[in-house]
Amino acid sequence: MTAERIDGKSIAADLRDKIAVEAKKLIDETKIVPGIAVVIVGEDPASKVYVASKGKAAKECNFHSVQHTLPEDTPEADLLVLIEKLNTDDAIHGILVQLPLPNHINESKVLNLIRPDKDVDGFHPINVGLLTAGERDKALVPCTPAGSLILAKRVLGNLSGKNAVVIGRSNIVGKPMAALLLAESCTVTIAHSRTKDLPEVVRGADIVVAAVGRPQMVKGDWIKEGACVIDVGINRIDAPERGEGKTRLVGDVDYDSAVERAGSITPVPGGVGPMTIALLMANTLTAARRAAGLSDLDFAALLAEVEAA
Ligand SMILES: Nc1nc(=O)c2c([nH]1)NC[C@@H]1CN(c3ccc(C(=O)N[C@@H](CCC(=O)O)C(=O)O)cc3)C=[N+]21
Repeated sequence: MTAERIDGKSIAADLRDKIAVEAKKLIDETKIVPGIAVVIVGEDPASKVYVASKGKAAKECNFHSVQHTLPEDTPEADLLVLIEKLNTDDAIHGILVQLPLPNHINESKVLNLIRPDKDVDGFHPINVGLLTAGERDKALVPCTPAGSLILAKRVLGNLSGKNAVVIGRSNIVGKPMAALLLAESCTVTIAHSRTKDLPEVVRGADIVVAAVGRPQMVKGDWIKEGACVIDVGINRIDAPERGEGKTRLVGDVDYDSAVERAGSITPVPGGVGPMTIALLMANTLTAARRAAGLSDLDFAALLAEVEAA
């Protein structure tokens, strides 16, 4: 079997279009402009690329967007002061602090200070608690898992009763992904570095979500025939075949072997990554609408409209 390639890049573009239309309506009807603040500490070149694409997406979506770039040696206290300022800034509905932070800054101290209703990353304990307690409708849900779920549901429809294996137990992807799949009534396994016989565990999965951060670790012969494979990994590896000093992006899945077995698979780049950014815009619009006392939009349903058109 050769897998269907799930085109996250184009689905994310459709979603951004829908968000732009909805943001325009919100602005016309309430004068509220969805606003997002992205905070980056230090000069990590890879981080800069993500931050730039977030800014571009915000502009496309008709949002107000500000970026705070602080030097690597910024004292923790200064960062906390900035967050408190953004917390009370009425023009800002979403706050994203780019991770990882430099070592001298306590990450959870920073994330826990972000007002939960502005926490568009969904990392605050209140949002984590709402999601795991089955109240995802009241939460802001982490962008990468939320985007990954939209992709899986697009291909498979109802996920109820499916065996899902999430590889990786991070707070950012693995754990919230498992919570979302459980809420969809999947039978969920969270695998990690201590899991015994990972290939055999993965062979039982109708849905595989790979989020370990190890380039091309998941091999084709681990994949059950026809499974849906969601590759969250974004790893830059050397690509001498492209010339001296060149690199390329690969996922946590060995795409070339997995594509021969899977029913559907996300590529890297062009899969989950662009969805992460689109869902960040979706969360920001949600936060702005809630601030205005409006109900949440169903982004999956908005996307289905694109398909029907
Ligand atoms: N608080 C916080 N929230 C984040 O969401 C967050 C973060 N910190 N720290 C860094 C990671 C990384 N991340 C990416 C998002 C999109 C792409 C993306 O769109 N990638 C393109 C390729 C981009 C390229 O070509 O370099 C793709 O996969 O097609 C990549 C990486 C969000 N992160």
